[in-house]
Amino acid sequence: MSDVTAPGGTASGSPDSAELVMRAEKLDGEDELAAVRARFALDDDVVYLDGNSLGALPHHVPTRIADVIEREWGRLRIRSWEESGWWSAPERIGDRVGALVGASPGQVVVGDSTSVNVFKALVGAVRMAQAEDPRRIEVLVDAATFPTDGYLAESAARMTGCALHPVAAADMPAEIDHRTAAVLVNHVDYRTGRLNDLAVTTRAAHHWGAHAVWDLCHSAGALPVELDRHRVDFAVGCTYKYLNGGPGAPAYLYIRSDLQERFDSPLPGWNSHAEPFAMEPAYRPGEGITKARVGTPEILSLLALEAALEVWDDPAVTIERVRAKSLALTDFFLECVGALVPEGVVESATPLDHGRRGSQVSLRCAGAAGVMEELIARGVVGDFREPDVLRFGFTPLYTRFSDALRAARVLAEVIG
Ligand SMILES: Cc1ncc(COP(=O)(O)O)c(C=O)c1O
Ligand SMILES: Nc1ccccc1C(=O)C[C@H](N)C(=O)O
Repeated sequence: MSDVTAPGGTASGSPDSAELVMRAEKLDGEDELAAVRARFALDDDVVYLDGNSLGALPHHVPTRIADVIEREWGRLRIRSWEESGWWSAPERIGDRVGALVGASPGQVVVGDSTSVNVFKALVGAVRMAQAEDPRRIEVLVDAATFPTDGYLAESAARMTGCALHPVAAADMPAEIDHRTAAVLVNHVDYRTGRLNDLAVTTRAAHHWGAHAVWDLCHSAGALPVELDRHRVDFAVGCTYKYLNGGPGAPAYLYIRSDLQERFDSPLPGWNSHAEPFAMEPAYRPGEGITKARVGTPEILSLLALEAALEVWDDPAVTIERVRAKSLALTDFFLECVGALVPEGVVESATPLDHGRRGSQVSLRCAGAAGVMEELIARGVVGDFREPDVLRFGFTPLYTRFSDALRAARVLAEVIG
């Protein structure tokens, strides 16, 4: 049976619009995260459902960045590498991100793009698997992957003498065998919003001595990830979506602590050297997760991210609450679409099953690109993804149930 649904149609018994308004008000009234929205720069007349592409700006970030620029850079200049904690920012902020993805300290480093970290992780994973058994000559990649991961997997496989096999994420556990060196899977599919089974796939990889590399771009900050609990080998992700780090915010790389000793970085830049300032001609890797650094960290965007993460310091903001609200929001949006949009016009590509759903709803429809243009013109900002997908991202920190209802209503106006 399919785990996706085809919303649409005012079937008898479905709630009318007035009832949906009351429900939205009630849900917003009971929302334990409602107050967090005020911390973000948002417009009241726009429904922003694109936080799964670029998260909103927390109000306090510009003040912090002004201080970094004017005082730390402008007045302290070179001293800031030590005195302002610039040099150690990748590991310090890595621990902060790690706490949000279930990683205990010392396993996450922030820096570079997700793409670069996919490369480091995948080549590192294959090298490690082949050092144990050179017959491991295959890399499996999520067949529906975000393209950058696929491109990099092809290059990483070629560089390590592996064959690359695209496999549907759901079939991955059954496809891994003794020839598999590494698997690269998206935790949440960027196009459909499907949540892939991290525990089962990772366990299957380990059964065969392969390493699992997870791309957390669409799950970090949206749902509990539990990297340590599931003994994930490597994980990467960006910080500009649900972590609200800003455009081009640096990405991160997780390497499980007991693998770090054996990690042989394909990009051993001077920042990962045991003694960077010894300026030695020969490379000697640094200790622990520092080995995963490459070159000079992106200090301005790193520190913008660090400031943005303060939103999570509020004891009311827990990943469990975020997840509960995310599911409630996407459930409510699907219900509103079902009640307001005529039957058969849109079809949900997002699983109904909570266990398989990320924090977005993807609706397929004819002429989706034009529909999204019209939605944006009417103040409902989602995005379009090829070939026919309307994506609506629900960031629980700042999205209201009334936003979900308004988005469905405007969709019905545009498409109905
Ligand atoms: C799953 C996934 N991986 C990777 C990326 C992008 O990586 P990068 O940070 O290198 O642009 C995105 C979105 O841009 C994504 O959705
Ligand atoms: N980094 C970007 C820069 C510009 C425009 C979009 C992005 C995205 O992040 C796209 C996103 N990864 C997606 O899931 O489609």
